[in-house]
Amino acid sequence: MKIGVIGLGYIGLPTAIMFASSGHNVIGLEIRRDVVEKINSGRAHIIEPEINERLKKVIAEERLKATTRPEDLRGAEAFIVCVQTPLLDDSPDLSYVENAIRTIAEVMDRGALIVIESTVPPGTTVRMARLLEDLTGMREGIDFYVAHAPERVMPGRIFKELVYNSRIIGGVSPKAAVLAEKLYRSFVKGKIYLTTATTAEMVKLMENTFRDVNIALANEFAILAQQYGVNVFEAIRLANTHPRVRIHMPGIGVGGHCLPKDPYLLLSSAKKEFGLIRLARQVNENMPKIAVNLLFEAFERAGVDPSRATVVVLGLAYKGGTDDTRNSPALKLVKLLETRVGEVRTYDPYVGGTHKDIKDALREADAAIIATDHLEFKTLPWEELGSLMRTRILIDGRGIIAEPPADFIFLGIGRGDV
Ligand SMILES: NC(=O)C1=CN([C@@H]2O[C@H](COP(=O)(O)OP(=O)(O)OC[C@H]3O[C@@H](n4cnc5c(N)ncnc54)[C@H](O)[C@@H]3O)[C@@H](O)[C@H]2O)C=CC1
Ligand SMILES: CC(=O)N[C@@H]1[C@@H](OP(=O)(O)OP(=O)(O)OC[C@H]2O[C@@H](n3ccc(=O)[nH]c3=O)[C@H](O)[C@@H]2O)O[C@H](C(=O)O)[C@@H](O)[C@@H]1O
Repeated sequence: MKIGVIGLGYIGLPTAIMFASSGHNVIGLEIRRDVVEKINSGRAHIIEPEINERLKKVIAEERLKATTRPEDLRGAEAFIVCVQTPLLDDSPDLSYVENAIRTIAEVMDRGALIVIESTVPPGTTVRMARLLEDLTGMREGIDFYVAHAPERVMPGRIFKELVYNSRIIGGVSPKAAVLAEKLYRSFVKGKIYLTTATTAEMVKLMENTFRDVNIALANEFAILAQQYGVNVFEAIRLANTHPRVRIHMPGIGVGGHCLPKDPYLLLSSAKKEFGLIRLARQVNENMPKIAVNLLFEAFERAGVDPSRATVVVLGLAYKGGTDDTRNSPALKLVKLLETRVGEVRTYDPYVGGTHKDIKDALREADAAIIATDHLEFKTLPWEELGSLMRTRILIDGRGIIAEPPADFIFLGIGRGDV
């Protein structure tokens, strides 16, 4: 089949690669020219295990071609929409999805299947089908087919999860779901469950909201553990030995493109709600402040004047192993610190624009705060690094330091035991 993938970001590029490597001819439409050029030269613009080898192969075999020209999509039998769905002033910004749909309306033929993979508020896929009907004069379920196939992959494991995760596929018409199932069977080995488009939208948003609310609960436990003199990580490990308890991990906050906005997408058109989901968001959004409070407690203990202090934030990415800084709590932390301490430095081995060498970053510094759980941060030689620092303060915002390093003032989110 000729397949058009619209939006070649963290989701669209791996998806385009998977369709291409399972034998389809894929045209990837992307508005960013720099991204298109990089992809066509066989290099990915994002960090993800296996992506460069896989991309090189499908580009060399001429199975995938990126383009900025919508007309290159003509003749496609299926279109997969993978554009971003951010918040704008706390409301879902669906303009990217709508623009993609308008582009498809200009180039699609009768019989085409349009799949929205982007995470969208309930009702959006049906609305987009109606928009396509208005723009083309054709009818969904008769002349073309629209489905929602929400993406569930976890960055860092995308190529495995694309194949082995189960998928929910919701059709605007029942036939749309069946056609989309057949298409995804090109590479999906997990189960595929068919439902309506609006149910599929709600399922996706419920999954991420479940995670966000559970992380908020863990964060609240962390704050309580600090007051009770308990190590929350040990307490969680023990509580999770119960057969029906699965507490999440507390930390400096919840970032990424999805978890911080998907609960709001779920609530965006709701007439009634209980407020639990919003409260969980507030708890998670407040976590960088909790880390700053710990830092100031350490300053007081060490007799350091905050206005003269140099603080190093270790990690800018929203979680370990990625270069993605969207909605990262580390960025929020940096912003908070910039107004309250003398100098803020950053070090992240995955993110450009930060210090290249951790030793340079820590030289003459008064404190380090771990904001991202990069693997590299779990085994840092603190004895050696401490000797470069002016004051040895270490704040663990990610619960990755089990044993506080010697001669440091060590505090951590949820570490009431230190
Ligand atoms: N990043 C993730 O881990 C996951 C994301 N999702 C959902 O998938 C969707 C995409 O997310 P990401 O891939 O992270 O976003 P992204 O921002 O990395 O990628 C979107 C791409 O679409 C391009 N684009 C926007 N409008 C376009 C248009 N009209 N024509 C052509 N290209 C266009 C953008 O330039 C960008 O490169 C979102 O709805 C997100 O919620 C779902 C599961 C996981
Ligand atoms: C329900 C679920 O597990 N959703 C996944 C999630 O992926 P995402 O990369 O956002 O991963 P995440 O591990 O939940 O991390 C989000 C944020 O939450 C933080 N985090 C995560 C788990 C935890 O116990 N504690 C915690 O503080 C992370 O540090 C990070 O800042 O959201 C993805 C998405 O929709 O974009 C989705 O495809 C993934 O399957």
